[in-house]
Amino acid sequence: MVWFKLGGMSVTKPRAASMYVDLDRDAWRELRASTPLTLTAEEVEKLRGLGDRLDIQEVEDVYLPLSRLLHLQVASAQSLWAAQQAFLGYSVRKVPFIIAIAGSVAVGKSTTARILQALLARWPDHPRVSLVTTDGFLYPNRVLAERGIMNRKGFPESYDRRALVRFLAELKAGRDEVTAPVYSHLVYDIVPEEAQSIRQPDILILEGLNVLQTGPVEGGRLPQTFLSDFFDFSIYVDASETDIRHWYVERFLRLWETAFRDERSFFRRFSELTREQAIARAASVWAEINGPNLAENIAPTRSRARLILVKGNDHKVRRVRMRKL
Ligand SMILES: Nc1ncnc2c1ncn2[C@@H]1O[C@H](COP(=O)(O)OP(=O)(O)O)[C@@H](O)[C@H]1O
Ligand SMILES: CC(C)(COP(=O)(O)O)[C@@H](O)C(=O)NCCC(=O)O
Repeated sequence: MVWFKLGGMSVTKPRAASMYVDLDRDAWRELRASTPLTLTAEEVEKLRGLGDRLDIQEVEDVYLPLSRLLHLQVASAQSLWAAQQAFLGYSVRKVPFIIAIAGSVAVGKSTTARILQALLARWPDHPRVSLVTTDGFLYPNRVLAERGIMNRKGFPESYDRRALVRFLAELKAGRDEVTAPVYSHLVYDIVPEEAQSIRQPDILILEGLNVLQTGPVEGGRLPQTFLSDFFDFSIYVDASETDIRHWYVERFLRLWETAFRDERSFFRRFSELTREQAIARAASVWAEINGPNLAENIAPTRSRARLILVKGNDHKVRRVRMRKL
């Protein structure tokens, strides 16, 4: 596009500098560099346990280079932290490196988080990798119902953001043990008698749709502390909405065939549906809740991530965008 003319010469408008290096799959795979990154048979077996449809080639091509990049980040953060402690004259205590994983419902955040947990634990200098999902910080159904927001699960107002900030602050402060509440997808509610105990991990992966959100404006002000103040690295798992909706419906159908039949399931009544009715039901939950939440509250946080994994319709990562600024 011609921006202006100068002495008969047309000057085109420069594109705004992108904050990301954009790599296609092949270029990303090349970044495995000289380190031979191969998985042992035992590790392949362990990873297969994460999902029968998980492609080991995908792990080798995409997630191993990512684990190498994260390892570099953790190692540098650990030595920087030790240098700062020495500067202050403090003895070195461990502080967990926090990786946040964001993205839509059903885009594959949990699967990505579990793959990275397994791969990062292979490195000898950070073997303890804990995984927490922000689901545990949803308000219980009783509170959501009292506030009239049962159909807003996953929206910013459905999370106890302060409890989540407190959890991260305690973890970074080096507490021996920090606990997180537990959410059950089966019961579709917080399980009051359960808690997840986290004991001084080297790395904590925090996975959830809200991790890069700033929190609601209260009294005309943004909160003073954002979750991202505690993050050392962040990843956004991205895909087209059409594909994500399809994965959501597929997952719903798998649950309709299995877990919905469990008598503890919140969705037990859905097990009576025919297959067509189950598909229609999943499509309407998407259209009314998860789709709007993606558009209004999740996708706008994508540009805050340090790295974006862009998936194709088969869950395979097509591009990787990495922040350079
Ligand atoms: N890398 C992958 N390869 C194959 N299937 C995947 C992959 N990641 C996710 N899936 C499938 O997509 C669906 C949604 O993934 P999940 O990790 O549960 O998403 P989220 O935690 O974002 O809601 C699941 O059915 C899961 O098995
Ligand atoms: C609990 C959730 C908000 C979290 O989603 P996740 O990060 O596990 O994909 C979501 O699974 C959910 O329940 N959404 C409300 C609409 C629905 O039933 O899908």
